[in-house]
Parts: sequence; C-alpha cells; structure tokens
Amino acid sequence: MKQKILIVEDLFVEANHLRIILTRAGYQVTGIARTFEEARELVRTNQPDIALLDIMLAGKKNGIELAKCLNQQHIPFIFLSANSSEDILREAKATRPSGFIVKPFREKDLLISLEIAEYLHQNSNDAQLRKEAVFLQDLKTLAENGGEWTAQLLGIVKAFQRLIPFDYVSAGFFGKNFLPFKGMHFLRIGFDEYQAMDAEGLRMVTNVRAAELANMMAALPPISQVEYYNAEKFRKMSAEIPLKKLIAGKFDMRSNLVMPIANISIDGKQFFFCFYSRRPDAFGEQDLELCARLQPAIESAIRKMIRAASTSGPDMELDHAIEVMAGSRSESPVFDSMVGQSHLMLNILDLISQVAPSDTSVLITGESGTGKEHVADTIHQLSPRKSKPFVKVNCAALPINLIESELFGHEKGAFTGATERRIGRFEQADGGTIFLDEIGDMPLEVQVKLLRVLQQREIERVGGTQPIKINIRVITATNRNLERAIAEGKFRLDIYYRLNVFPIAMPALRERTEDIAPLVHHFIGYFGRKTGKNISGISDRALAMLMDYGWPGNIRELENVIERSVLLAKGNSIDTVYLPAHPAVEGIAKAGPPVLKNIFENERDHIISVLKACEGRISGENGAAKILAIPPTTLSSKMKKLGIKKSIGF
Ligand SMILES: Nc1ncnc2c1ncn2[C@@H]1O[C@H](COP(=O)(O)OP(=O)(O)OP(=O)(O)O)[C@@H](O)[C@H]1O
Repeated sequence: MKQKILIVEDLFVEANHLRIILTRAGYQVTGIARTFEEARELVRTNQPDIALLDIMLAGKKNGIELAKCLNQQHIPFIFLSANSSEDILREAKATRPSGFIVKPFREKDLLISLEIAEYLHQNSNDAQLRKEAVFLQDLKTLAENGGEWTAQLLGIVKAFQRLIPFDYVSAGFFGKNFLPFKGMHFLRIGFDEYQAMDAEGLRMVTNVRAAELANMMAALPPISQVEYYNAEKFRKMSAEIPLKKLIAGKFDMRSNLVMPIANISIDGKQFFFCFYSRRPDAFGEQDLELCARLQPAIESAIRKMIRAASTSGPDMELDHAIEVMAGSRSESPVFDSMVGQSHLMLNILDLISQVAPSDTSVLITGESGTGKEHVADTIHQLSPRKSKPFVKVNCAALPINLIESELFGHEKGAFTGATERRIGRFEQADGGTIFLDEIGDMPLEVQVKLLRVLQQREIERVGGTQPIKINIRVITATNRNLERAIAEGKFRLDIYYRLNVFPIAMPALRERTEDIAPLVHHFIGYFGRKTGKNISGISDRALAMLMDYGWPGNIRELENVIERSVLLAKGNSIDTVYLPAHPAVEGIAKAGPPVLKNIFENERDHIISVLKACEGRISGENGAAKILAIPPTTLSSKMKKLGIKKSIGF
C-alpha cells in the first residue's frame, strides 16, 4: 500500500505539481499546507506517513520548525529547497531529514527519495529501538547489582555512550554536602575509558581555587527540563555560566545537553546529567525525545542506586580525586587494532560499535589511506558474521570486461573462454560481508545489477538463467565525491541512498594530529617485530617532524614512513624520519586540501628520500635498492627514467 503524503509548500503551482506527480505514482496526498499552522492541523487530523517540506513557508514559522514537530511524532520528512543560505541548510540538516531535494528536481529523483525515506525510516527506527533496549537492560543490571557510587555512575555513563554522543559528562547532585552521592565528572579518554574526577579532581585539572569552584557550582542555574545547546547557542550560554565556561575552555567542548532527572533531588538540588561534546552540533531534538522516553527507567535505577550506596557504608570518597576508570576493553578486543583516541576517532569507534551487530549497509568515505578498509574489516569482525567470509573487491582495479563475471560469476560457456563455471565474489561472501572498495568506480551497467543485490539479495551468474539467493552484508567505500558523480550521471542515486544507510566519514590524519604519536608507536612496535630490530622509541625531534607534516597519504603514508625509518634506524631509537622531498615536507597547510601527486612524482619522491637515507648508496647491504626491494640495475634505470641524478646530492 502506498504511503500517505503531506505536502507543505506555500507556492500553489509547485504544490499542485507535486500533487500531480505523487498521485500519478500511486501515493495518497493527504493534504497541502501553506503554513506551519495549517501543516500542524493536517498532521493531527490526517496522520501522514511522510511529509514533503519546503523550508520557506508563508507565515512566521518555517519548515525547520515544522520538522522539529514531525520528529516528535516520528513522521519522516524530506526537505524541498531552492538555494538557501548555509546557516539555514545547517539548521535543516540538524533536524535529520530523511532526504533533501534541491529545486528544481527531476520527477524520478523525488520518487526515489520517497522510496528510500521509507526504507531509512524503518531501518533507523529498528536500530534505535535495539540500542534503547540494550541501554534499558544495562540500567536494570546496574541497579540490581548495586555497589559503590562512583562505579555505578560510571556504569550509567558508559551505557549512555551508545545512545548519546558525548566527550565529557557531569553526573549527580552538585553542591555542598552531597556525600556520599556526590556529583562526578567523567572525561572520555578512550573507547571505553574515562577519567573520573570529583570536585577536587576537577579543581586540580582546571587549576582554579577551591572557593572559586564552589562559587561556580553554586551559581549553576536550576534546571527543570531537558535542553540542548549547540555551537553559537552553547557559546553564549557558557559565557554566562562560569562552570560551563571552565569546562568548555579546558576540555574544548562545543555543545551541551542537560538532562535533569525528575523527582530526584536533595535540598532542592536536582540530580542531573550534563553531557558535553567537542562537536558543535552533537545534540538535537531527537535527544530531547530520547531523554523523555528514558526518564522513568533512569529515575527508578537511580533511586535503587542511592539506596544501595546508602547501605554500602560511608566510604564513598574516591581514593584519588582523579582516577582513570578503564572499562572492559576486552569486550571489544577487535578495537585494539584501531589505534587513536582523538575525539574524532572515538566517534568512529562509536559508529562502528553501533552498526556492527546489524546487517545495515555502510558507506565509508574519506581520503585515501584514512583507514576505510580497516574500518570495514573491524565492522565485520564485530558482527555476528565474523566466522563467515569477508570478501574484498576493489572496483577500480577490475578490468571493465571482467567485472561482471568477477562479481556475479558465470556459467560454463557463458562467453568465449568461459570453460568452467565460476563462483563470483558475491556468492563467495554468502553468509558474510562483501566490501566494495572504490564503489564510485563501478560502471553504470554493473550498478544496475548491484541494485538487484541490494533490493532483493539475489544475483544471477553471467549466462545463468536462475536467480540465486544470497545472504550478505554490503559495506562500501570511496574516496570520491559520490554526490558529484551522481550529478554528472556517473553514479545512480537509488544505489547511493541504499548504500548510504549508515555513513561513516573517516577524518584525514591532519585533522586528528593527537593520534599521530600513538600510531607512530604502534607502527614502530609492529615493524620492529617484523624486522627483528629492537627499536624502543623515537626522538622528540623526529616525532615533532612527523607531527608537523601534512600527511596527504594519511595513515598509510605514516605507516610507510615508519617502516622505512625502522629499517634505516642505526641504534635502538628512531632519530631521523624520511619524509618525502616534495613541498609536502615544507608542510602542506595542515587544514588545506592534500597535494595530489601522480604516480611518477610519488615514485620519484620515494626513491629520492630512500637514496637520501642511504647517503646516495645504490647497491650493497645499506643501499637503496635493498630497501626498495628491487635489483640495483632496476633502480639505476628507474633513476634515469625519473630524472634522478646522483649529482643532486644525497
Ligand atoms: N586506526 C588505525 N590504527 C592502526 N592502523 C590503521 C588504522 N587505520 C588504518 N590503519 C592502517 O593504515 C593502512 C591504510 O588503511 P586502509 O587500507 O584501511 O585505508 P583506506 O582508506 O582503505 O585506503 P584506500 O582509500 O587507499 O583504499 C593499513 O595498513 C591499515 O592497517
């Protein structure tokens, strides 16, 4: 049965055009609203399944205001918009629409967007319900097990992490005389690791006087309802509340969600959770609803916790004001191979742990070498499919004439040369996960077949006559801008939406420089073991050079640099690092776009840097040819071809 659609559009001609398209496609148009108020009324009376929303409406309130109401009622919506300012678009995006169509649009795109919105809505609802069920179960277990106050608070905080994206949280009663139920602050320092601070700990870390901090605590305004503050709103709010200003400044926080727990207070001070994030737009309307839904369960769990802590003795003080409270990372040993604790990386780990248990398709985007394949592999390892195959296909590397047979297989005699039946990659991945790397390079003809796999989970071998059912999870990756490829007609919008159910955008290494040092140590350990060299560390000077570099090739480039440096290290520490002799050495502007080199420039830079490291020696034990793993004669001819003269002085 086709869905009921509400059109919210103030221009009659456009609204009517939409109505005609939708009715022709078999949808039921339940009404056309020109203003926020009319739309609210039609939502109430007609209960549409989905709404098409123009951002600009007649009257005072716009489509973004309406989107917030629709979110409260779990009605999915698609924005229709002509050119809007960046601020408006950012605001619209924060309401998490199920689609976004820019006017003028093609009829085909509108219909696909509607179909996908329905699919996404169903999928995200299911995923959210699963996460909430896990949270409620965790809460119940915590409350039943009882125990020491700080440990119980940490338990709740950790359970929250799956639902609310935060980097810092204050939890409990704040003010004087709340022992044993004192408020605590938890700074996230690892995937499942928190630095716990009581008031004294926070005072030490922030370096303020005790009296000053006490005044800040006392000046916290009373809070009666759940509220969130993103970006500018957060900046303004925290400028007026000294404690928030202190936390924002010290820990670089940019948004905040405050959740008071109703009916739990001591001396008029309410119990609350105050979540902070380093992302400026981390919180939204959906968090308000989530908090409202969870309130009763949290209230009941905290009552039990208070009761348990009151009977478990007065010794509620932390041994230390600051304590690192590690979670059981063993829950996810697979994450051990994911090095990096920056908030950007922790966010990626959260996304991985959220999506891994389901069969949801994932699209991983990011520059080359940022770890897309590593993430895909980790998702598979953490999924119930982990004992089944993980099949990787690089769509860019497959010859165009073989790609179909490679992916879908072929029957004997399907074409000249097909002497045997061949099982394709999709079938090989049956029961497991297929990882389609460089999906943006998949030819359009093959994309049509992929759509069938995504829609019906079935394939047909080349030359075959019977569809074959397969049970696979699809993870894709690209370092291309797929939106641009769609606009150029090179990538299908319907496939994009199906693959993009759960997007993961990998940050470039230059955006998370705090991860460079841990990665360096990780790779030193790895290559030290591999080469049998006993390298224990890296000099400050060499590390500073690595921190200063722009890393256009991201983690892969760093890995290569460390491999080379380990090989060439003279003692048991790395004192010299061999960075490309390209302008990159002088420093790609850290936040700027990477300098893209062609393959010959890359090869030339690489050879020059190895020659430099070998002080110009080509052959022999310490020569460049040995390190490059090619014969000295090949190296000499490559040098000639690439114009590398020994006279340039190594
Ligand atoms: N978080 C991490 N911790 C440790 N090693 C990592 C991490 N991320 C990536 N790597 C390593 O960096 C290298 C490059 O990663 P990967 O191949 O996953 O990147 P990619 O984005 O898929 O690259 P491309 O776009 O070129 O295919 C790999 O050797 C991988 O093991």
